[in-house]
Amino acid sequence: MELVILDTAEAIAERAADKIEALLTTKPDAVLGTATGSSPLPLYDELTRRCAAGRLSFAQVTGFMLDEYVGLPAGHPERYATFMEVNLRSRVDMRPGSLHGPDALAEDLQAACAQYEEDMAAAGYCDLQILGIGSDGHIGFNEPGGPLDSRTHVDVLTEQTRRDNARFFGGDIDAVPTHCITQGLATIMEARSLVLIATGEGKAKAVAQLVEGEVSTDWPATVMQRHDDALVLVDPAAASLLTSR
Ligand SMILES: N[C@@H]1[C@@H](O)[C@H](O)[C@@H](COP(=O)(O)O)O[C@@H]1O
Repeated sequence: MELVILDTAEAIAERAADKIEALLTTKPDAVLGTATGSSPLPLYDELTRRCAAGRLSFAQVTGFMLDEYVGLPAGHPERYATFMEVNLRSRVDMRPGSLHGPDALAEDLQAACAQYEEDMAAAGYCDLQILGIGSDGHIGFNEPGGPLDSRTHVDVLTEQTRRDNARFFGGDIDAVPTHCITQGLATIMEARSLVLIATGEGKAKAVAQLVEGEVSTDWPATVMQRHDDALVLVDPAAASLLTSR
């Protein structure tokens, strides 16, 4: 795992965008794993700029989202499908319908999970997976305690995650869904490259565990230590609890 500490969110976005640009230059029809949350937003801005400038194209890219809330109706502004459409798909030259997510509106959620895993497998999984990290160490929505070899599944959001995400729901924790569908940790680990972005003090503990802790279900992101092409991009605040800087 490679850790890079950069001064600003913009510098982090540029570094992550460089990696994606290099991938799309060699493989224009790459499979890209996308993440929601505020951490990757500067990266999506940077990718939009580079696309507008003709430096890269998503015309042949297939995307797979990490996760989706269960219980939000189609078109809800906080659905991750909406988030990805607004913040990336519609801003670049990515074809409508080429960015996939798990069907959290399905009646049979187990079948929807199996279908999503099958679709990702059929696409050869991701060439590059973008990741954020929860303050409790989750990646995707793989909450602490879940098995490290999980595949796409329904997960239950922790109180901490719902509290963290309440800011997107008018500060009302009760408005935050309790369940989600997420790629499993083993699904995420199938990606040929992982790029995780973490900024701000609120991520410092999770980043310290990710980089310096034992691999453990208590801090799901630690599974990334077993990946041979994982890049962790953090700002000084997110790096502030690392002991061996
Ligand atoms: N499911 C998403 C994660 O994929 C994301 O990494 C996390 C952090 O979000 P933020 O970047 O806004 O802190 O939020 C949600 O829980």
